Formats: sequence, C-alpha cells, structure tokens
Amino acid sequence: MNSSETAPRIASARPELTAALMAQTGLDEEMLSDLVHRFYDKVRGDAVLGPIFEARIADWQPHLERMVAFWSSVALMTGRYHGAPVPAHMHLPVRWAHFDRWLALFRETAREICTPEGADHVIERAERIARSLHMAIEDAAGDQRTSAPTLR
Ligand code: HEM
Repeated sequence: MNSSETAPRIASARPELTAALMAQTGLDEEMLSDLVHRFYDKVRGDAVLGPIFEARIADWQPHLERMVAFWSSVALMTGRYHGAPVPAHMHLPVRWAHFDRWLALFRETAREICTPEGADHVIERAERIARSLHMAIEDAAGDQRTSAPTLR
C-alpha cells in the first residue's frame, strides 16, 4: 500500500494517525462539521444554555469554524486547533448542571450525525473534557474563596 492510499483527505500534522482514526471511527471533517453546526443550533435554542452563549458570542461563524478545528484535533488528532479552552470557560456562570445539559445535547446530536463508533469516540472525549473544564472552574472559584483577606 503506498502512502497516498493511507493518507487522510484532510490536512493533518499526523497523517497516518489521522487516517487510522478515520478508518476506526468512520469520522471525517465533513461529519464533524455537521456535528458542530447541528449541536450549536440546539445549544442556541436551549432555554438554559442559549442565553449564556448569546451573551458572549456576537459572530457565530468564527466560533463554529474554531469548534470544527477543535473537534478535528480532538477526534482525529489533526493538530488543527491552537486555542486555549480553559480560560474561555473560567468565568462563565456555570455549574455541573450546565455541563450535564451540554453533554445531553452533544450525545443526542452525535448519535444523530455520526456512525455508532464515531459517536462513542466523540462522546467519550466530550465527557472527559467537560469534567476537566468543570474541575478548572471549581478550582478557580475555590482559589478566590481562599484568597480572601487573611486573618490578623
Ligand atoms: C456548560 C457548558 C459550556 C458552556 C456554557 C460553554 C460556553 C462557551 C463559550 C461562551 C465560549 C466562547 C468564549 C469566547 O469566545 O469568549 C466557548 C468556547 C469554547 N468552548 Fe465551551 N462551553 C461549555 C462546554 C464546553 C465543552 C464541554 C467543551 C469541550 C468538549 C467546550 C469547548 C470549547 C472550545 C474549544 C471553545 C473555544 C475556546 C477558544 O479557543 O477560544 N465547551 N464555550
């Protein structure tokens, strides 16, 4: 088999790894783009999550493009995303219940759009990242509490 047969049809910093992940999960850039667009349509229409996003995102096009690059990096290891998710969430008015709702919409959308293996793959990663974002938010809130004026 020559390298053009194993190379993925999308740009990747690690073409062989990306090709293997695409074969294993059935995911590709187009499916991830559909997932992101459909998911944020639902988020924007959600009574709890919608207003949190709408208050912070004026122009959705760059956000959606960033999110496709993020999922391309997370699910297919393409290295397309170069942002910093933790600071973007640090001061959001969210508790675990918000992440729970986010995950419920994400699972539902992944099952609608992706292959079963692809849905399992992205859901597992979303659950792990949601837990670590939530932990970072809770830690930051805890630090603020402990940095209250010291007792004399
Ligand atoms: C309670 C749930 C969540 C809420 C309310 C939320 C909200 C937001 C908002 C408002 C932004 C835009 C920030 C800005 O541009 O100023 C953002 C960015 C982002 N979110 Fe979330 N998010 C949530 C959960 C998640 C989860 C679970 C993931 C990953 C699995 C995620 C991944 C990202 C990424 C990658 C960005 C772009 C960061 C950047 O590069 O600037 N978010 N989110």
